[in-house]
Amino acid sequence: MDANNFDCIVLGAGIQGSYTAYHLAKNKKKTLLVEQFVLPHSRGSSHGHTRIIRKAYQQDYYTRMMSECYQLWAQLEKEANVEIYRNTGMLVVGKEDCSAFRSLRGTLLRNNIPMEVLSPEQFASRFPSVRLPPGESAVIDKTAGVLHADRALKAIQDLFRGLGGVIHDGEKVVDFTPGSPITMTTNSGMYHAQSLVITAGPWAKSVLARTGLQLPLQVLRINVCYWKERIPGTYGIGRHFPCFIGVKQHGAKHDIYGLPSNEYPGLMKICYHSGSETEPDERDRQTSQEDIAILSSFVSKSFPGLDPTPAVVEQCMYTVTPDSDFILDQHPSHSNIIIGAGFSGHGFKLAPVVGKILCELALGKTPSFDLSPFRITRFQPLLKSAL
Ligand SMILES: Cc1cc2nc3c(=O)[nH]c(=O)nc-3n(C[C@H](O)[C@H](O)[C@H](O)COP(=O)(O)OP(=O)(O)OC[C@H]3O[C@@H](n4cnc5c(N)ncnc54)[C@H](O)[C@@H]3O)c2cc1C
Ligand SMILES: O=C(O)[C@@H]1CCCC=N1
Repeated sequence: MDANNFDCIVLGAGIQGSYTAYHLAKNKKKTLLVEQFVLPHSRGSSHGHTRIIRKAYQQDYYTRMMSECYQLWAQLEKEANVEIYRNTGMLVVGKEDCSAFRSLRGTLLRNNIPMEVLSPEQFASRFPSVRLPPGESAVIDKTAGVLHADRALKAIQDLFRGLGGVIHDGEKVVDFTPGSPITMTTNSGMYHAQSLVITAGPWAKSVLARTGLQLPLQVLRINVCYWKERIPGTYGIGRHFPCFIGVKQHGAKHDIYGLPSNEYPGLMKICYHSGSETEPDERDRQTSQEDIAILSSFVSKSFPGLDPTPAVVEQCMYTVTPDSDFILDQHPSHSNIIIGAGFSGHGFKLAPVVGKILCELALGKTPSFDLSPFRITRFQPLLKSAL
């Protein structure tokens, strides 16, 4: 077999593409994973030390997918011999009359997820360093915690290589021709494969436009803010401080979420679940600070033990769909082109199952989960392309 012929090519080595490539290699498929930047890099959506993992979701289908994700993250820890998940629990805080808050709590209850409902008094005694606004309620998702993201990405790529997978980093895909096989051209080579999985993160929209498919994806630049503890360790992982999601608190349009201080000692990560629209290659030209102003006000009201000016601000990107659900589907006109896109700022924790589903689609197998929430046809009225 020619060195440039593969069973499958995966375009994009973020967490979704890397996990897909791993599953394909486990299925003994000759797989090429192509990445435009030299690895590791910080220009997409999968870099950084930490991500939240949780079962608390508004929709049962994500909560159900998470059960298998926890098993697959544990399998990765075992196969790679690295710690990736740390259980911290996660506070979910919101107003009783907020439907999103009630849905999160309802999903936990319905699915028998280990959880706790806290009265305002219990909240005040358990978390004296956090102010619960009047009229707000809190529950704890006890399964939640922190994923060591950079470590996870490296581990899955190393395992893929160990299974015989090939990674070409620093190599940008510039063109591909659908067919059987698919022909793919990069800035330094030409390859053929029976199937192609596109997991291009913020570049998905422009990559797919080459095939005539216009997906309603919006790229947002996210300011990843770290806030200094007035007394180091107050909100520390070592003191078992949990992750949290504040559901549209203090009138904010979007959720605010946080992780205990850990990766940068004395600094707690608190971010706004939205940002400013950007082109992926123009990320650093986007300098809007609107989200930071919202966060500063939130921090001063709810976290009195933090300095309300961020000490460190890093950047990352979300690729969002109109309904915040992922796109996991075959290309409407080319069944051997598989699309994983639009992870809408919550896809990391689900990557083990996303990778499994994309692998199943690439191999023509029946997917292990119901994909109706993730189908491209749900955007039919919005799609401009001639499908
Ligand atoms: C600030 C922030 C906080 C988040 N918090 C959480 C959280 O707490 N929990 C959670 O579950 N999720 C979270 N997420 C979401 C999660 O990180 C993303 O959903 C996930 O990383 C998306 O991965 P991806 O592989 O789709 O994209 P990416 O990581 O961007 O990977 C796509 C890759 O494709 C490559 N590529 C694109 N075009 C080409 C080309 N032409 N040729 C070759 N390569 C190409 C890119 O360079 C890139 O490496 C967060 C995201 C951000 C930004
Ligand atoms: O996915 C997650 O858990 C985080 C926190 C909530 C908002 C988005 N990302």
